[in-house]
Order: sequence, then C-alpha cells, then structure tokens
Amino acid sequence: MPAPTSAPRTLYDKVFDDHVVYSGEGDTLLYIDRHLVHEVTSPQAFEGLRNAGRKVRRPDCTLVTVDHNIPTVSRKNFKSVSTFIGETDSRAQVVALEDNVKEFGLTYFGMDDKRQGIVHIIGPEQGFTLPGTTVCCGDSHTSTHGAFGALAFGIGTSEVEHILATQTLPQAKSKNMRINVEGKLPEGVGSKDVVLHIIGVIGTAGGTGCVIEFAGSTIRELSMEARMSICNMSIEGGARAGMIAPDEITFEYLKGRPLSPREGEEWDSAVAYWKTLKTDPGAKYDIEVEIKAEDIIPTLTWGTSPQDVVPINGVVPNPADFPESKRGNVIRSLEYMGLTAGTPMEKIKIDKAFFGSCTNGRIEDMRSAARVIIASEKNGGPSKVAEGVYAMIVPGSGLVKQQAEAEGLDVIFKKAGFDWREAGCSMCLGMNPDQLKPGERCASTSNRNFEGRQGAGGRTHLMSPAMVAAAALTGYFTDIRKIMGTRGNEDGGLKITSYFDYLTPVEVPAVPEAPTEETPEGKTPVKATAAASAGLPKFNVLRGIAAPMWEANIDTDKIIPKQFLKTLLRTGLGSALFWPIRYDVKTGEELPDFVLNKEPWKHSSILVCTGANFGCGSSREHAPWALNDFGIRCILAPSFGDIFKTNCFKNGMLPLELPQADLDALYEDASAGLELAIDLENQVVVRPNGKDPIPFTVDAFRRHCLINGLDDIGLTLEHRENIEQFEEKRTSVWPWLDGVGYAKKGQKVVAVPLKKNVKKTDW
Ligand SMILES: CC(C)[C@H](C(=O)O)[C@@H](O)C(=O)O
Ligand code: SF4
Repeated sequence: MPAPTSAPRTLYDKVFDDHVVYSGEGDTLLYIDRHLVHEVTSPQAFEGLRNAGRKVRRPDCTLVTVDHNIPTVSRKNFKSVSTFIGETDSRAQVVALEDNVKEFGLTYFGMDDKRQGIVHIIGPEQGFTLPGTTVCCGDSHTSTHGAFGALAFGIGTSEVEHILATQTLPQAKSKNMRINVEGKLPEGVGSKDVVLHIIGVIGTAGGTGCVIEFAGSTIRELSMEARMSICNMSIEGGARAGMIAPDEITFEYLKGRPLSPREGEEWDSAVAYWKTLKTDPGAKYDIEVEIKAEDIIPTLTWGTSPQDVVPINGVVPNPADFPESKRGNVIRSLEYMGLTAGTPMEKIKIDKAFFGSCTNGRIEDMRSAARVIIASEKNGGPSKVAEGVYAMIVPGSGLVKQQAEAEGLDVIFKKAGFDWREAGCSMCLGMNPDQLKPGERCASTSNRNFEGRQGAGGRTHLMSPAMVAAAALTGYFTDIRKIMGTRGNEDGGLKITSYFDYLTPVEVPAVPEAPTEETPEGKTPVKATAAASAGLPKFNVLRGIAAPMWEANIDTDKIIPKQFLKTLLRTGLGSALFWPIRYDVKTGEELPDFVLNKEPWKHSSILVCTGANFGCGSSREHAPWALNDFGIRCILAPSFGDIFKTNCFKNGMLPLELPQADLDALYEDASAGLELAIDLENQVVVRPNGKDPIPFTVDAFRRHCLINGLDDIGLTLEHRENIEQFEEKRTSVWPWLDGVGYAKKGQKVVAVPLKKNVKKTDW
C-alpha cells in the first residue's frame, strides 16, 4: 500500500490511512475490519436495520456475545436464557440478542458456549483482534484491543447500526498523543498501577480528542495481558483509543489462535505487514507525556473519578489542598465515599472485593491473585478472606475459567474463601444481580469508580488484582509489598512452576452466595413510547429555558445509570435522566433541590454546564436519549467526552463547546431562569434582555447535517462503490481479514460448540 504522504507517520496515522474508503467533505469514511457486538448497545441498532430492510454487510467480520446482563452463578443447570435469567429486563435484552443473531446470521457465543465472555476478552482470545485492524464495539472499553496495534474505539448504538449496515464509519482524525513510560517498574508495581498513575497525571480529560500511543521501555517489557489492561483504561484518560506497536510478544500471543492468520505463507505475510506498524522516526505528536517507571508505587483510587488516585502509603486528600475550581467536586466525592481527609489509606476497611472485568479478568490476573494468597500464607499472613468480607472472582471468559481450573487456581481461591463465578461483566457495573449495597465499600479490579457504578450508593476503589487480593485477605487496603516481601513484582520469591504444588487435599469450605436480591435502586418507571429512531429532527433555532450545572466530569453513568440500559427502546428515558443525583437512592423520591426537579428548569431544553468533560466514560447512547427524551437538545460545556459528543450529533442534538467566560455568563442567565436561543444557522447564542449574543462555530459538515436532519447511513451508502473497491483491495492486500475462520464471506454462520483441544479453523 503506498502511503498517501511521505512525511513520517505515527502508528495511528498508518492504521488510519490504511482504512480510508473515501475522503471528502466532512469526515473521512473508514473501513471497520472487526465489529464486536453485545446485548446492551445493539437492540435498537438491529431494530433500525429491520425497519430499513437492511442486512448485516459483513457477518464474517462480526462477532457477538452476551456479557453485561448475565448472572454469574453456576451454569450447571443452564438450559436456556428464558429459564436461567430471572430478572425480566435482562432476560428480554439477551433474548432479543439471540433472536437478532439468528435473524441476521451472526456468529454468537451464547451462555452455553465456553467461548462466551466479556467482549473485550474474547476478541483477543480468539485472534479476532489483529494488529493493524480497525476494531469497533458499542462499548467504551473497545480501546483494550489497541494493545495489538489495532485502532480500536467505542461507539454508540447509532454507529453500531451504521457499521452493521455498511461496515464503515465516518471518522474525523484525532490528535496524536504519546505517553512514554521508561525504566524498570519497582517491586509490587504492575500494569494497573501504571495506568492509574498515568490517569492521575493526565486527568480524565487529558486524552480528549486524542489517540494515545503508549511507548517506552516499560511498555515494551509488558505481556499482552498487561498491555491490554493499560489500553483498556485509555478511555478513563478521555482518549478515543490507546495503541501499542505490535512486536514479537504480540505475534507470539496470536500464533495459533482460532482466527489468527493460518501458519505458513499467510502468517508470514501478516507478520511482515505487522512489522511495519510502528511510528516512523521523526513523526510528530501533538502531545507528549513522559512517565518514569521508578516514580510509580502501588496505587488505588480514593474518590469517584478514575483520576482520584493516591499511593497506597498515602492518605485521603484534603479539599483545601485543591484549587478552588476543583474543591466542590472533591468535597462531594469525599462525602459520597464516606471518607475523612487525612485518613491513611491502609486504615480503610472494605466490605467486598471484586476480581474481574475487561481490565483485569484475564488469566494473568487470576494468577496474580493466587500468588498473593500463597505468599500471604507462606509469609505468616492471613490465608483466608477476612471475616465479614465477601470476595468474588469472575473470570473474563469461559476459556479463562477453563484455563484457571486447569492450573488449579480455582481450588486455591475456594480454599481461601473466595467465590469462584462464571464469566461476565458482573459487579464491574452490576447490570446483573452482582451489586454493592448502599454504603458498601469495595476493592475492585475494574475501571470505573463513578457514583453508584457497582450499585446505588456503593463505594468503589480501583486497584490492581494483587492489591484486591491483599485487601480481601486483610480486610483493609494493604500495601502489596508488605505481603509479597520485596519480590511482589514476580512471585514473592515462590518460584512457582505449578499451582498444583500448593494444593493440599483440603475440604473446600462453602462460600456464602453473593446477595441476589435487588438493591433498592428505586427504579423510576420509564414510559415506553416508540421503538427505533424515526429519522432526525432538524435543528435550526432552539429557544428555551436553560438548566445551570457546575460539576466537572459528569459521566454517562450519572446521566443514566446501568439499571436503565436494559431497555430495547430509544425513548422513554427522560424520567430517569440524572437518576443518581435527581432522586433519593434509597426511596426513589425526587430530590427537591436538584435543578431539573424545580420550576422553571423542569421545562429546560438547554443545559449549561460550567464544569469540563461532560459525558465522559461509558459509550451508552442512552445518555443523549435520556436528555432528548427529557426535552434537552443542546448542551453547552467547556468540553465533552468524545463518544458522548458523537452520540449527540447522531441524535440531532447539539453539544456545544464554549470558552469558560462565556459559559460563566450563560450560567448566570440560566440560574435566573431566563430563556436562551441557540441559533445554529447564524452560530450565535442569543441572550436575554438584549445582552450581547455569544458567537460559536460548529464543524461545517456537522452543522449542515443537523440543520437538514440528514441520516448518516443514507449518506454513507451513496459511497457504495468506494466500499466495494476497498473490500476488493482488502482481500488482495490483507487476505487474512476476510473472516476465513467463521465462514466464507456472505455465508450464514452458526456458532459451533467448543470441541476439546480446539485448534484454529475449528469453527
Ligand atoms: C454498556 C456499555 C455501553 C458501557 C460502556 O460503554 O462502557 C459498559 O460496558 C460500561 O462499562 O459502562
Ligand atoms: S467496563 Fe465492565 S461493564 Fe464495561 S465492558 Fe468492561 S467489564 Fe463490562
């Protein structure tokens, strides 16, 4: 492939350039090689296809599984989803997925398939994720796959529909950011500490608008599992994607995977191409960050944002030590977390420990937890989960579980009193019954510590698998170095060759079942009106009451929490908008002081937020759907989460970035209950009482689409010929991408149950 330019290019530039189908007015159309689909963000997309009479363009490049809603109790008695999943809305969402994969002929790893698991664990595990590919999924942690040198990013449901129909996506080019981590990691420090430390340094908006390349000697030394944990949390740093240049460690990981290129000529030409996927000397980055590995010590979070990090030997921070603009957020976080400034982190007691998630649900994470248990016992520390603590281990996939059991890890866990569960997202976000109760504190290997993330009123602290294991054993946050001696980074001096060496035949005590009753999330009834999108309304001049908000980093979990993601509709979510801050978590009653519960803001059609990074976090399009359903069609803020911003445009809504001073002025108008008018045609915000209007600019193509209510899929299909030409080129240049592992292009594919000793092409 000739490069479109001879200037030195970054890894991101190269992968982007290799996928351009069409470049014209507005965004570039990118070909998407790999599409992963799960039950939460797809029902409305399939419904859209059905309504438009469209097919899935590339079933051979689409892989579907269930992960968010499913219970993680034993599947010994599993017969069907309809009889196994107790909670009605979760069941409906999984049943809808099963119907959709049948109707559209897609490969599906269901609950009776060992290969089922969290979407970001199974992609790499199968060799579906490959270097140099573009990978998308209706899920923000798609960034995980960037560990392979893929350009992988999360999308909303409208974009899921777009890819299903066209196998392409309109994309603007992001900025290039490099985070260089150099040196040897100190003892006890692993990849999770590295990424938490990085987010602490750059902040949750540090990577907004960027694709981050993680580079440097520290990153090059890491295993694929560790690299995945780092790229996974790029989204917590606000980035569109994270990438790591593929190398021998990558190739070794991929060799022999079911969907990797076949050994021989195909493998050799794939590796030859993959070796070109590194940044050219002299390529320019828009932002560069240097991190010294030696500065990192075992890290955990204290607050309700992933950037709220503290070293394990530190103390709960004091709001007075933060700049005034941040103090309000810190005070609110400490109150929510039930923490007092100055308390040493090691003096904080936990109620629950959660292992799993797409960040740390892989085999290496399981081994790391087992090593801590063994080392603790050997070094005279506790050998059992602390009294009063419930600790659960949820493997990221059925294959991770199988591997862990083959290594004897499950017995080590059970013997120590951990609950060994089935694969799924589980308590990472608690769409299933695995949840925290209000006030419970959890040491968690997951990636988000937002308010209510693991259960309404629950308190989440993020940390490495080793640190979670240590906390489960001692009952307090614990410096892993104290348990592992000075060799925490390796295996605590144990020289483990087989975990079976540590298995003495013992009676495995029964673990108390995880609470299955629903936590009192006081689900507000949502009104269901229509199913799929009915085309975009036009946006010309929007006049109305504006609601003032001041908080920074309002994440999409706060805009619409997990219990409302089980809908099969795009509408009816307005009554649940801002649920965690609009209603009392215990009673479900409206909080009278919340702005949208008061007159005149109950009738707002505009939101003015003076805090930055509005809509960060999860890719759930339910966030703009909820705002829209409430009646809000324009949000003004200093900056937005990337995926949220795109999702707004896809729904005919305007996310408008304005300078802080303008927002402060508009905040005053909004607080006075006065009307504003957003005139998109003339690009001005018209203020009340004849005050000077505030000018703004919106990308010309986006503006044109909003004003004319244009449907993106229709626009893309005008480039059908370009897509076909690209596919022909793809088949000749990168033949291994044509889904040979599943079925021939265009054929109906059926998931095949796993056979023993599964080898590649056993599909
Ligand atoms: C359900 C999905 C939209 C969401 C995401 O995008 O991240 C989920 O996986 C999460 O972690 O909050
Ligand atoms: S972050 Fe949690 S809920 Fe989201 S995909 Fe990963 S494991 Fe699932």
